[in-house]
Amino acid sequence: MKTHFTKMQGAGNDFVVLDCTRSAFHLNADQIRFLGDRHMGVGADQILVVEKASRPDTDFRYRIFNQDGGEVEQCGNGARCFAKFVFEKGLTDKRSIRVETMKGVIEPRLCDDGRVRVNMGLPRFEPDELPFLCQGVSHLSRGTDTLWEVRAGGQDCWVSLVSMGNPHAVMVVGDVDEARVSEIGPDLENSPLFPRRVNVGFLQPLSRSSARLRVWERGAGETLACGTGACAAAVAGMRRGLFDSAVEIQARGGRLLIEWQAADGEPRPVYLTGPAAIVFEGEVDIPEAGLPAKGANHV
Ligand SMILES: N[C@H](CCC[C@H](N)C(=O)O)C(=O)O
Repeated sequence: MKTHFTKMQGAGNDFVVLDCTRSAFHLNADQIRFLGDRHMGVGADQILVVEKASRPDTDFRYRIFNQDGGEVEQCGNGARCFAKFVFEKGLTDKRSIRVETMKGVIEPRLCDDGRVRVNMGLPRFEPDELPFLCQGVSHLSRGTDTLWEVRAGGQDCWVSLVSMGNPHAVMVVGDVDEARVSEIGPDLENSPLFPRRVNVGFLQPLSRSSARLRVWERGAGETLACGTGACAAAVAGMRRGLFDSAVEIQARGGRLLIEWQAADGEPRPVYLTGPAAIVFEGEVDIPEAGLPAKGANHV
């Protein structure tokens, strides 16, 4: 079935965007995997679906699917691309919108410098918010943060847990270029301690206002940037006393600014600012059967 799509990227995290404001979204997981596949389909880390609002206090609804076909709660780089898409396509004339996601409402705003600033909502830290099965797991306090000892990639890792609606485990490393992302990442992503799996961040603080970050994303593998991962890593670092209230996160695909004022202990939303760009438009013929199961292509 022929489907129009828009290819976008935010700091190198790339998306296929589908405008479903005038026609119902009806793709199954195998068809989503086809769209995300970089050889058989279009290729993207996630598929973003733009829908009309289903609540009177919002402007749009936003659904997010990982490259593996699974629907997820939140996507920070995607939120910026969403806001740029609906404005550039004339679906709204508002530069600041309210968008319903699976887990709450986010508020992206188009900045005069072309970047997008998103109120990503409140971070949450309780293990059951991820969820994380913490029974019997060694842990210690570091500042206002709690570090949990988990085994992954054949080594003990001390991770901070942050939910941005989607689950993140963040570890501090000495040099992100030396981090064993492709060993530790999938091990932790698929650990039985995380029943809904988890995104894994590798954070290298550079100063009290800057850091490098690599993220192994649940359902997509390592991406060039992860918006919610940058929020989670910056907030974890602030709780550990490593950062002030604004941090520039240097991802491999670009730079993201994270702001969070939590000094007085009051719950505060996290703000994510960064780029968003339309790369090209296209039309793709999506097979009814979608992408064959892995390994099914061998002749
Ligand atoms: N892989 C994430 C979803 C996309 C998040 C990321 N692309 C972002 O910009 O926040 C998850 O499974 O929770």
